[in-house]
Amino acid sequence: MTRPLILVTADVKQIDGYRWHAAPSTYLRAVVSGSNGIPVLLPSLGAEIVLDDVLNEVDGVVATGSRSNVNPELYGKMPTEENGPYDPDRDATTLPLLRRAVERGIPVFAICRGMQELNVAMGGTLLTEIQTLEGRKDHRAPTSDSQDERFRIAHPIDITKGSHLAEILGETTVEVNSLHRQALGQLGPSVIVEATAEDGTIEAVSVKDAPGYIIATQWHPEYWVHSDTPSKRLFEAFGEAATAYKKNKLTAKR
Ligand SMILES: N[C@@H](CCC(=O)NCCCC(=O)O)C(=O)O
Repeated sequence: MTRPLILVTADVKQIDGYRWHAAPSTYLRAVVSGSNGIPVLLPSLGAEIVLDDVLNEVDGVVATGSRSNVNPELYGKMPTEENGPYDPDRDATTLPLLRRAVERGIPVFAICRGMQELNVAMGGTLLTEIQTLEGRKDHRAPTSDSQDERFRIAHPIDITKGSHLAEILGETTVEVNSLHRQALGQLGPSVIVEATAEDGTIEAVSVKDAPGYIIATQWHPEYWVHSDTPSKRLFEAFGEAATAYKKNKLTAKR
């Protein structure tokens, strides 16, 4: 059996006078070496893409992080200049994608903005500029030109007892990096908490009674996949789920 095909979501960026659909290499390489998968980028072309046609061909979805924020109109709030930048083409692609992947039982690994998209796709809301909220810590990246410094391990998280994450990592607490100014607010009706930070910020979620593997993290395991055991284990577990999904699909076709 060939390796599982993993759909990776893309930002839309203006570079050199062109509109690019792009994802950081760290996610693509983590899929290859951490999940033993073949990454394929999904351009953020919204309704121009027939999602089911694409999802028929893949065995997993990675929803990447991004500095842009999900447009608040998508969860009943007003967009503002300060809340941006937004990426409307990405929103128009990833929210329906995640909803449909969850429904179809396709394994999903959603990271940072990806986790925020998952919650909004499932009917939840987001909090913004959480460092200004009473009792919350600053979860933003340190200001630095060094990516290693920006992605440095920043704080511990508590993993919910009996959760999928507890089963995957075999730990009750791990240390994670932190590069976000938004966080999950009200959870979508089927979204459940898998881990929290000391200040109550939701750090990982899954979807209750989902037919497939779903893990979403507010932190970035892709960055330290080669050197940090929990990061490595998360990509391995996702790869195992995608491989099992592919195997079942092939068996059902026979
Ligand atoms: N914009 C959201 C999403 C956070 C996220 O995905 N961060 C990745 C940023 C990577 C970088 O800064 O290089 C938020 O801020 O909460």
